[in-house]
Order: sequence, then structure tokens, then C-alpha cells
Amino acid sequence: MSAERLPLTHDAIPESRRHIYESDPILSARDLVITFGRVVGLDGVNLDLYKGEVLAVIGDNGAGKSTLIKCITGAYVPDSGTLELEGKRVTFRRPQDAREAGIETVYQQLAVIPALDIASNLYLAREERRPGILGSVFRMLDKKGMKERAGTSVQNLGIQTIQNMGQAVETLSGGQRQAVAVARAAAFGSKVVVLDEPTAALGVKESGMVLDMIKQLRDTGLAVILISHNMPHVWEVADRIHIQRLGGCAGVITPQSHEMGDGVAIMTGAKTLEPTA
Ligand SMILES: Nc1ncnc2c1ncn2[C@@H]1O[C@H](COP(=O)(O)OP(=O)(O)OP(=O)(O)O)[C@@H](O)[C@H]1O
Repeated sequence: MSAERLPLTHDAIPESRRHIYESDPILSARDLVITFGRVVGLDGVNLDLYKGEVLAVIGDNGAGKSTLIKCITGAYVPDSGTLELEGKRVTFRRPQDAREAGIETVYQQLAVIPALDIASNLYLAREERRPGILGSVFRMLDKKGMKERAGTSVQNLGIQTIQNMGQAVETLSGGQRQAVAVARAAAFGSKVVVLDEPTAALGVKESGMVLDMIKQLRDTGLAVILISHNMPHVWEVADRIHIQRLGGCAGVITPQSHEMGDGVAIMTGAKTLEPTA
């Protein structure tokens, strides 16, 4: 049975958000290919991401969403294809390379240490020091400064429910923990933040908080990639939606150009988009 073809209308962007697309993409992936033995992880995938944009990546199980993200964030090295960050060719051999270039990833299994407080988690492995009593030779951890700056980062993301930066992360709710992990990713000169299923384990209210935080991140000019299976969440926050299917990109749509049902139909192959000219 041949799939119904839909017109490709990925340029259906509301007037108020069109300015994002006037600059060149901050991140461009071209023809990414990766295979695992006989399994094709990605079969030549392109992706463009713009500053101040939320780009959602959706797709069925095994469609290649994580693989695509891992190729962009240095966790996998693609067999072929190119990556450009701010117009410059980059090669990431490990996640650290991507992080140093300004690409932060928040995985579902949050990289937070539950027993440590919020400020310590935010500054994990990037602790700030100040001169000690013996001057600059023995530099002390700047706990007070870190706490203050942690408070500002969390507040900048509009998270009012977290008040005390000295609170242990294990005492926080799931949404608040997610917020700490996102604040951490957004705090250190990042340009791109990748969020892997940030609302998967959360209730309605907490998901709402995380979605607001994503909008906040976007409004600070960061570029956000959101991997999600939750279509209402995607349709609420995404500017554009990259649909992965069977290792390839089945198209890019927007919440305005297509209904959620169409997105799911493209994901499963029941409908297809017209190829780009
Ligand atoms: N390290 C690996 N070794 C072997 N096969 C892999 C590896 N990583 C991914 N794959 C395969 O690549 C394909 C894409 O997997 P991927 O995890 O990217 O899908 P996904 O869209 O993220 O799925 P899900 O929604 O279930 O997380 C799958 O067939 C998967 O089995």
C-alpha cells in the first residue's frame, strides 16, 4: 500500500518566530551515516539547528533518535558525514569534545549526584575557587559564590519552586531534579542544549515546569534539541519537528504546518512528506 503524500511545509513558521531563521544555523549535520554491524543506525541524515530555536526530534522506537543525538554530541563517531558548529567544521571524538565546544546533553538518567546539594551539582567538576588566607597558591573552593551563582542560574530559568541552593538534590522532586540538570547544562557558556526525554518520568505539573524552562532556555538564545515521545509536549514547545524513521529523516514539519496525528503518521510511515526540491 503506498503511503499518502503530504505537502512539505516546513517553512510554516509563525511571524513572531521567523527571525530565528534569518541567521545561519548554529549547528549543521550533513549526511551522517553510522552502522553497527549490519544494522544501519543513520543512513545519511541532515539536521540544521538555529539559535533561539527548539527543534524536536521524534520517531518510533529504534528510528535513530538517540543515535543521531549521540553523533552530534560526541558519544558516537559517525562513519561519514560532517558537522559544523557556527559555520566551522568540527569533529567530536568523545562527549568531552562536544561539551568543550558548547554542546551540553541532559540524558534521561540525570548526571546529578543525589547526596550533594544543588549548588555543588551545578558546579560538579567545574568548581570555582577563590584565593585562600595564604593568597593565590592555596585556592579555596568558593562555596558562597557558587551558591549565589547557582541561585541566579536557577532563577533565570524561571524555577521558583527551588529556593535553597544548599538543599540536597535527593530531597527534590523529579521535575526539580530535571531543572537542576538543565540549569547545569545551560550555565556554562553552552550554545546548544540537548534534552533527552526531559518529561518522561514527570507528572503534569512538573512537566509544565520543565516545558516552561525549555521556553526560557530558548529565549536566552540557546539552541535546544528536544528528543521526546510525548507529542503534546512537542507540539507545545517545538519550533520545528525533525521526524526520524528507520535511520533516516522522514521530514521536518512544524506544529503549525501539521497536526499531531500527521506527525505520528509520518513517524510510522502511514503518510509521507513530499521530498524537498
Ligand atoms: N551501540 C549500538 N550497537 C548496535 N546497534 C545500535 C547501537 N546503538 C544503536 N543501535 C541500533 O540503531 C538503531 C537506532 O537506535 P536508536 O537507539 O538511535 O533509536 P531511538 O530512535 O533512539 O529509539 P528509542 O525511542 O527506542 O530510544 C536501532 O536499530 C538500534 O538497535
